[in-house]
Amino acid sequence: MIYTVTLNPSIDYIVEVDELKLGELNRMKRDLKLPGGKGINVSRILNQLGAQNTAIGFLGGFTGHYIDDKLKQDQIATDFVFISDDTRINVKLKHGDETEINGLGPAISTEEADQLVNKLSVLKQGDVLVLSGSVPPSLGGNFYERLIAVCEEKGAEFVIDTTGKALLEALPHGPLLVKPNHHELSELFETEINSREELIAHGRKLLERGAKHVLISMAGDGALLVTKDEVYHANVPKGQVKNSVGAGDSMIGGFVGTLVLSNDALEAFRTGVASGSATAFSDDLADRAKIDELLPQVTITRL
Ligand SMILES: Nc1ncnc2c1ncn2[C@@H]1O[C@H](COP(=O)(O)OP(=O)(O)OP(=O)(O)O)[C@@H](O)[C@H]1O
Ligand SMILES: O=P(O)(O)OC[C@@]1(O)O[C@H](CO)[C@@H](O)[C@@H]1O
Repeated sequence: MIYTVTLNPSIDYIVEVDELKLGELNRMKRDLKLPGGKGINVSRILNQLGAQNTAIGFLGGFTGHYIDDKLKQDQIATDFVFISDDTRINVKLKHGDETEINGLGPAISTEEADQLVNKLSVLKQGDVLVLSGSVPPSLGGNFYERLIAVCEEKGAEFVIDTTGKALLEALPHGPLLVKPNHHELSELFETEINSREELIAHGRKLLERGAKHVLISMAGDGALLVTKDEVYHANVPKGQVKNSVGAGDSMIGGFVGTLVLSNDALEAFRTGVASGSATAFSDDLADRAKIDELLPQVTITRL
């Protein structure tokens, strides 16, 4: 079973204007509300791929109920801790470019935090826990470490999609997958990365520190999969980009879901890329039909 953890879910409020005039009244051309947060996005893609999963994390208030209802409508299994503060609303402003304004996240009490940790007591060998996205400040900086400790105790695998110190600290615990984009990789090692060779060298460093698979995404410029034996490159399909929000989460969902279903890392890589691009070419996250349409356009090359 796959569990996704979203400590800081959001309603993604997508607002489109023709032109953004700061300091003036702008009228929306279109708007859309989506259940969001990185782990929830991973669950939505897993669901499209038929990979059984449960979305867990914290939800609260009217915004939290909205998300829970939407996920249930899509037959996604959920087991959230309901908190007394409201889940955040993140604004995604499309004005030719994409500008995002993400909320900090709700207040979460010690009791509420403990309830989430207790939910992980169901984990067992063979399960995969996907830890994705920001940690609400009220939870403190090392909350992911607590969840990783439960995974280790139960013999479950974990995937972590975060940045900076939290990612570096997770590596010695052997994540099944990490997926920095090329900018995040430079920031992580506080260095400029200017070539594919340098990307691979830094990807290898993540492996040396403990990661089992390293995916390096480069938006429209392809992706790399670095494993202990080999390095692979994937092209990305061509298409009209409508939305990049959730492309990275879709890639993780495609990879993890396929790896769990088939145990084939290359097929997982191919599906991850197709899922990321299918989201980039959709208004909402990708659906199965779009992923299937793009799969034949992804070619994997061993480097
Ligand atoms: N312009 C694009 N054209 C085709 N595919 C894309 C494009 N942008 C993103 N993708 C797809 O989505 C995957 C992840 O994209 P990206 O490298 O932007 O990840 P990210 O930075 O984690 O994404 P996010 O915007 O969700 O934070 C890519 O590997 C690719 O498959
Ligand atoms: O604030 P975080 O947790 O870092 O990111 C949250 C978020 O931007 O990530 C998803 C896209 O990846 C969106 O659904 C959501 O709004």
